Amino acid sequence: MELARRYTADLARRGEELGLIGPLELPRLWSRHIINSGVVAPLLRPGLVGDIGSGAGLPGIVLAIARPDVEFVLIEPMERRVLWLEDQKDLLGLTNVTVVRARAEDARLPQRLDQVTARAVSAFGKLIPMCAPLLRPRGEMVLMKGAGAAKEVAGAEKAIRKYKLSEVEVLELGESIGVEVTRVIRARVP
Ligand SMILES: C[S@@+](CC[C@H](N)C(=O)[O-])C[C@H]1O[C@@H](n2cnc3c(N)ncnc32)[C@H](O)[C@@H]1O
Repeated sequence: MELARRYTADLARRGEELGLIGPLELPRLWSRHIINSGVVAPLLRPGLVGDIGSGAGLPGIVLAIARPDVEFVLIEPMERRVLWLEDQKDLLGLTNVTVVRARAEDARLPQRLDQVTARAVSAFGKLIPMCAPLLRPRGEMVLMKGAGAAKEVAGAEKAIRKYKLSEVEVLELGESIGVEVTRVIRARVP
């Protein structure tokens, strides 16, 4: 909690100036962005998780704080955001984080990922070809989505078939602890 508070305070202090977060988001950083990312933590398993398009560090930094037993690779193409992520890694002393500057499609990772997360990066149909090649056999996508998650699944039918995804489901998280619902599309590669 202490690390999450420090990260949130720094994001509130410098996030707008660095173009990481819009001014309207500042009052609801904790309730909308940090909690929204944190509720995904129980879906992760010990192993290597890649967060595509980490941006300000959502959900990557929050998950790395919540799950010190999991290794994270934060994949982000924009230099300014990469510098911010490196800075947060050092300031928070996160030894389970590596930052890679790349687009997901071009990322050359030394190891295949067990799971991949992404938030506000692209529609499910477009995320599938970005995520699938980075995953190990039977690896899993855990993609944070808005209210249109089920529609995105329906719209991604062709890519789901092409990449032979299984166990595709929409999960609603957070209700049991009384916070705003976070939707996740979960899917497994062959
Ligand atoms: C709208 S921001 C969301 C950032 C963060 N995930 C969040 O929820 O606040 C989208 C991020 O995805 C990154 N991005 C866009 N295309 C990408 C790609 N092909 N591979 C990896 N990251 C990408 C952008 O640079 C940007 O930081």
